Amino acid sequence: MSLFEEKHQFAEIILPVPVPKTFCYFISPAWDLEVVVGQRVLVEFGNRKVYTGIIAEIHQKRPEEYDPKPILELLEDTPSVTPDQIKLWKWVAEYYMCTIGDVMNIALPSGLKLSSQSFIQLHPDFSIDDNLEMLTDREFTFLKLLEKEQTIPYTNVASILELKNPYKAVKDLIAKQAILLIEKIKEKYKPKMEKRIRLHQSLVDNTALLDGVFDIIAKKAKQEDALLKYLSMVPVYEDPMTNYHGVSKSEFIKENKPLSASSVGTMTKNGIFEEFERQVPRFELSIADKMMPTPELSEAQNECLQKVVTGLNEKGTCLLHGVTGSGKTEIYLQLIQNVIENGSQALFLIPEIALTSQLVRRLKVYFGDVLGIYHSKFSDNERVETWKGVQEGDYQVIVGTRASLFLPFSDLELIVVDEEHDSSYKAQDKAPRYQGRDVALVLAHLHHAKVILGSATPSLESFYLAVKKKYAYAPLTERYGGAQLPEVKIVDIKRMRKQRKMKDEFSDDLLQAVHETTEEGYQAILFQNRRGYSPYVSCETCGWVPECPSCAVNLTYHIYKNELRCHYCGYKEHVPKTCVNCGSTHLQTVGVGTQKIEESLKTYLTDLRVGRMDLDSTRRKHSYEQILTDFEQGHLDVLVGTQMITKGLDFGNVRVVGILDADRLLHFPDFRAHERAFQLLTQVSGRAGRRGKEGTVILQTSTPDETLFAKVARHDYANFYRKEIQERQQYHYPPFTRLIRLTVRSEKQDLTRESAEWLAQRLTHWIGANRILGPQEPVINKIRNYFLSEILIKLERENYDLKKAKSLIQHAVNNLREEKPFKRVWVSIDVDPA
Ligand SMILES: Nc1ncnc2c1ncn2[C@@H]1O[C@H](COP(=O)(O)OP(=O)(O)OP(=O)(O)O)[C@@H](O)[C@H]1O
Ligand SMILES: [Zn+2]
Repeated sequence: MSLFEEKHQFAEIILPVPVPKTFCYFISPAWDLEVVVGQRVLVEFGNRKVYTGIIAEIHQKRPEEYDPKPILELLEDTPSVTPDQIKLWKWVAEYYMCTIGDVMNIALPSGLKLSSQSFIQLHPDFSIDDNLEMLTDREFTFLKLLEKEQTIPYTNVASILELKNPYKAVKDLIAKQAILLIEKIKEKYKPKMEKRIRLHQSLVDNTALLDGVFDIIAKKAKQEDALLKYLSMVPVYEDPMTNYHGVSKSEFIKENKPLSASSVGTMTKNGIFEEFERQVPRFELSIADKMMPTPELSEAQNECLQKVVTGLNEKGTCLLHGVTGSGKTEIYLQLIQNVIENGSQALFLIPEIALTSQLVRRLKVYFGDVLGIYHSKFSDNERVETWKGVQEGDYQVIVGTRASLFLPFSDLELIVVDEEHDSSYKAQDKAPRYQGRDVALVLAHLHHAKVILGSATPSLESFYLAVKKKYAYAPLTERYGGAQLPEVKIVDIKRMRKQRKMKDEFSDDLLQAVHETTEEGYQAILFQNRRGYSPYVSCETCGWVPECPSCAVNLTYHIYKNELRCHYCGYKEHVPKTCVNCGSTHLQTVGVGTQKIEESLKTYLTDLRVGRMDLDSTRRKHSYEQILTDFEQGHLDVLVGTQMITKGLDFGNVRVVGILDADRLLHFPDFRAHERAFQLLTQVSGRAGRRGKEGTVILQTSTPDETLFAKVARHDYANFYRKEIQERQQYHYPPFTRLIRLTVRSEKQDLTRESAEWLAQRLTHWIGANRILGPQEPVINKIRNYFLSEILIKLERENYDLKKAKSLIQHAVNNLREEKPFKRVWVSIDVDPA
């Protein structure tokens, strides 16, 4: 063995496949100096499939068990993914118990994942003219075209040859050694280019020449006009550098009517203008020229800002607890402004909401071109655009939903998590099922950045950590501009009904309030909740609802078996014949609510213009924006909506908010039901009486004595928290424990049941019976023909080896899949389920 034996390099590659590891590939020595962690590469995986992968690590340890395949291609010089991002991916994969490929899949816009496609090219040794006699006419024409085009995608061959199935023709040509099939990679991402014009550089370098141009075109009024217009837009005489970017050609022509494209064309031909292309961001900020300085803060805001700044310095994370309409956004703006001045980056996270555009419009005015946007509703090209903008330092501020946590930040200084309590920060449908708020903390840690969690109704978790002094705490207790928090009136609809003061879903109080405020030219919002459609039982006489004895959640009514069940521990009982509370026999099942609100409101208040915003009415793209704009501009008097209208809306003219049925929120079978109810009711109420106008909230309920409603009415977060945290502790729920939910799925109900039992048994054995709840069928126990069963694992938060527990869980799941009868069973894992 030579002393100088060459060390070969290998790369660990992340591939978008559901195998929980990275894969080792061989790096051709020719690339030794070019390979970098984070680069996109092309590799073969499995049965001749080609994938885009990301280099996670470069090393010299040749695997012993197998001979690694080579990397086929380096797809870029500068890596798309930073080492910090790879660290984040690894953390997410490990914590949320999924594969790193799962993380890559959601983190990397698919425009950066290449698709391989076969192309055809002429065989380099083949001469068409020398082989005329062996070619059919059709083949001849095809090859001539190929000669001209150089390559043709295989998928286009059929139409060129006018054959349904071109396979045989292609095979024949390959046999004749006339063509080659190659794998060529198609970049999906296409930058959007814009034609621009500017003065010819020679005229800028020597302004005497430019003066001469005026003499030349003196008699051509249109051209002279164009030149003057250009110089008024681009002050070349004052600052020759301004010519470099020029102006957009189409805008130049459009804005200077009756200037014609032809005179600009002539001037370009004559060397006065020159045309060039530039890549444009897909969301050019046309209002950038209307930029404003960030608004001056009120005294209360300033005080809060100081607390935040000190808090961030001390603890790194600060909970900004500001009542609705207090102007939290303005405080964020100040802090973000500082980040921009430092030349670093800031991330402004918002929940998955329909209202991004209202906020984005507000932010653009302050931050202009350095603001980038990232949203799940974006097209893939738009995502790639933002990705590259962050990478190249064009954007210093990103406003976006949880997916923007995965952008390639290089120098992040601040993350704002606005409406931090919002449940849409948690990804639910597919792996990785990550909680954006928590990932934000990890991302911040990687960058030594600070985090602000902002809300009028903080999540129990965050408030708990603030109480424990893990987070700094900055309260803001008054609304901006002297506005008062709205007055909340609790209306007993049970009594109203008896007194015949109800019209369908509306109490007379509500109808009257809506009527009065709209008469005066103000607006109203009516909220009908979407949650809580799972049926429950309630006593008509006293409003009692059966609850689980050990879980503090309501029991859900299962219609087929006529029984009540707890969805957390599996407790069940028969539907009682009489009310346990008052003995009444009038028990009703409260089922699916109707969405008739809009219709019936129109029958009682005939002249009102009513808009509706819910999942149905907003399914079409942009329709919610239309509804919101109509409302904002006063084309609607009343907006009826579901959860969608509760988040962050800032309408100046709304005075009345009606909550049609607050009860259902409480009776959702979820240990977070009360927390969610408090948050939702407070948020909805908070839409009333902003910007100095007094507001009223009519909260309709059949259990007016429910203490939670009183707390909402008093805007009393502190007491809500006190009671709720006690219950969490008592019943061992987060933040005192960690939950992991396993969902078992198969196409047969028996199989699901058996495999869930098997899994629960093993977990009981390994982790302890007291930590395992279930298996339990969810209310919706069949989704897309798969039967579901759930196991809930409750783990202590302290003095417990979480890593070990997770590895045991993973083991149990893997073992299950290895058992023959359970081959067709799938298990999904949700860590910290929402
Ligand atoms: N310093 C300020 N100068 C001018 N206007 C302000 C200032 N602070 C707040 N406002 C205005 O007051 C209103 C409420 O502020 P904002 O929307 O930021 O409240 P918020 O705390 O985010 O409320 P919510 O939690 O209800 O969404 C907005 O219209 C905002 O423009
Ligand atoms: Zn229970």
